[in-house]
Order: sequence, then C-alpha cells, then structure tokens
Amino acid sequence: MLREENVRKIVGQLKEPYLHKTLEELKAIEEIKIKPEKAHVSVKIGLAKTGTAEQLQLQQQVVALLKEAGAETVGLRFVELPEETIAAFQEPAQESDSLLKSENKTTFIAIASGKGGVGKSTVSVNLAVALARLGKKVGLIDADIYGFSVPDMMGITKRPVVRGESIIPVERFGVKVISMGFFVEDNAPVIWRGPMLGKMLNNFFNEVEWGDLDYLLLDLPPGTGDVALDVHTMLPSCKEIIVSTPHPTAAFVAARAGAMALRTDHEVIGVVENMAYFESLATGEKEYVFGKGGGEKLAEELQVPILGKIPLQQPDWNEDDFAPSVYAEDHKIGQIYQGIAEKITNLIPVKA
Ligand SMILES: Nc1ncnc2c1ncn2[C@@H]1O[C@H](COP(=O)(O)OP(=O)(O)OP(=O)(O)O)[C@@H](O)[C@H]1O
Repeated sequence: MLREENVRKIVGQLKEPYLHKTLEELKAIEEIKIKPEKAHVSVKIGLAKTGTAEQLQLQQQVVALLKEAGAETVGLRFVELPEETIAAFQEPAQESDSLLKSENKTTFIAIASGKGGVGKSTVSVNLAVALARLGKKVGLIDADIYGFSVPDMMGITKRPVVRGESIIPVERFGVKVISMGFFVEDNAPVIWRGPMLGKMLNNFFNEVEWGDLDYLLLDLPPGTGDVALDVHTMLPSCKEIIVSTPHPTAAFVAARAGAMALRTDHEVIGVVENMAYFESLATGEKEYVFGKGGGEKLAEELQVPILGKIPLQQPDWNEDDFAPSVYAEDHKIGQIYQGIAEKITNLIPVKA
C-alpha cells in the first residue's frame, strides 16, 4: 500500500499551474490521509487559483498517478495558498477575457428560495431543459456551492473537458452545465468562504467557454444567510425566480429571498410554486398536502406573477438515459415546465 512519503513524492513533483513551481517547492501539499483498509488516499493541495481549467487538469493528473501507484479511490480538496506564498512566486498577472462570447446578449436568470429542500435545483434543471426544448441556447451554473446537486439530478457522469486555458462545459439535454461538483473529487465537503466563493463564481463565468447563450440560469444557494447573500452580491445583474412551497409560512420565508434579490439589485420576475398539490393517479383528485395559497401570497407580496404550479410527482426514470430529476417533454409535469419556459421567453425575450 502507498505510504505518505510516496504520495508526497508523486504529488510533489507536479507543477502548480499558475506559479510554475512544483507543489513540493511551494509546500502546497497541506495534508495527506491514507486509509490502508480501503486503499483510499486523500490529499489537500494549495493552489494560487481554484475552480479553473488548470485545477481540473491537475486534479485528473493527481488521480491518475495515485491510482497507478495503487490507490483504489482518491479524495482531493483544493484550497487557496497563503497570500505570502503567492506573492513570493507570482509572475506578472495577465487578466483573461470573458469567454461568455455573448455577454451582452445573454440574460442571466437566477433561481432562489427562502429555504432548502423546496425544489429549487429541480426547478432550475427542468427550466433549463424546457428552454433548450424551445430551441433556446441555454447554460446552467450550479452556484449552490455547498449543496451542488445538478450533475446528479441530470444524470451527468462526464467531467468538463479542458481545452487550452478554458473549460468546456458538459452538455446534457441541450443545456451546457457547470457545477461546483466537477471540481470536487469523491464528494469531499466544500469549505470555502468569502473571497474564495467570489473567485470560484468569477471563474464559472470567465474560464468556461459558454459560447453564444440566450439564457444562463443559476441555481443559487438556498436561504437568506451569509452564503446566499455573498453569492447574490457577486453575481452580474440577474432576473430572478423565487421557488416556494404552497404553505403560507414557506411563502413568508421566501419573501425574504425576494427582498434580498431586490436589495442586491436583481429583478424578481416571478414565482414558481413547487409541490403545489398531489394528484391521485387513480381518481385525478387533487390533495393540497403542503397547504394552499402560499404562491399567491408570495406573488402578491413581491408584485410579480405566478409562473407555474408544479405538483408532487417523480419523473419516470429511463434506465437507458438516467436523469433522476428531469421530466420528459410529454410528462404532465414536463408540459407544465414547457409552459413556464414559454412565459419566461415572453417576459424576457431573447436579446437581438
Ligand atoms: N414536484 C416535486 N415532486 C416530487 N419530488 C420533488 C418535487 N420537487 C422536488 N422534489 C424532490 O425534493 C427534494 C428536494 O429538491 P431539490 O434538491 O430540488 O431542492 P432544493 O430547494 O434545491 O434544495 P437545496 O437548495 O437545499 O439543495 C429532492 O429529492 C427532489 O427530487
């Protein structure tokens, strides 16, 4: 089995992509943990910049080398190097241009919620797919930095490809997707804060080759706490959709998300009421299991329309093309999403 000194030697010879020194020279290997019984190795590595194409490349190199040397599984975590180290080794900076070719043409649509678990990510994914089904050019950023779930929901098994200095997003159901999940090995927890978050988000815009987009959807972190506020503040100006469940108290909490959007200069364009009711397959009868009236209350409070009400039901899974949270176009709920997507294209038409 691999020992710590072997791991240090193997990983240490790799070069940090921005400072062009080996990880050993930079003392950038911050931690090595080995679980011999599972042949698992986890390494914490410091980089000058995280969430970049270069990180992805290094990530793949480290995993390949450690597996070649006998590891069964590899967990990786990247953190930012101390400022003194960066300053000591840094070459003159060159700012890269935005790769979002149509930045002025693209409408950013953020999907927010007052609290977790109301279906914000499910709605983000299905709206992105529905817009693509209408023939729009759509991107989706999983900006739920800590609770990323978009790749799993869409059944994405691939990682983005790195071309030159940029990241090519993964395409699924016609939507170009980028997620924090792509930059984390082995489902390791993400524990970045403050400025790191900003850098990561910035890289999602600037290091990813989005090409021409009509709409770029952002699945925001839930709630109205520090992380959600940080992300709201760091985003370019967005149109925002608030997702809530029909219970009046859920709507009350969701209204705070609306207030936060307005305070951070985003424009709320509508409300989606998720888990609105349960419709019996046997009798067609509707039961309002999570209460009623919350969507209307929220829409009234924010003075925006209700874009749609989505009942409780899981998508029909297709074993050949597994995407656990994506509704087929001809599914009843798939049709509701198509209706919401049409309303969105009318409210915010594709820019000429
Ligand atoms: N309309 C629905 N019918 C049935 N299940 C649903 C529906 N909407 C969402 N779900 C399920 O509810 C759970 C929570 O959904 P989701 O992850 O989209 O919520 P979220 O608001 O993004 O949560 P968080 O932001 O806390 O990660 C998931 O298991 C999802 O499959």
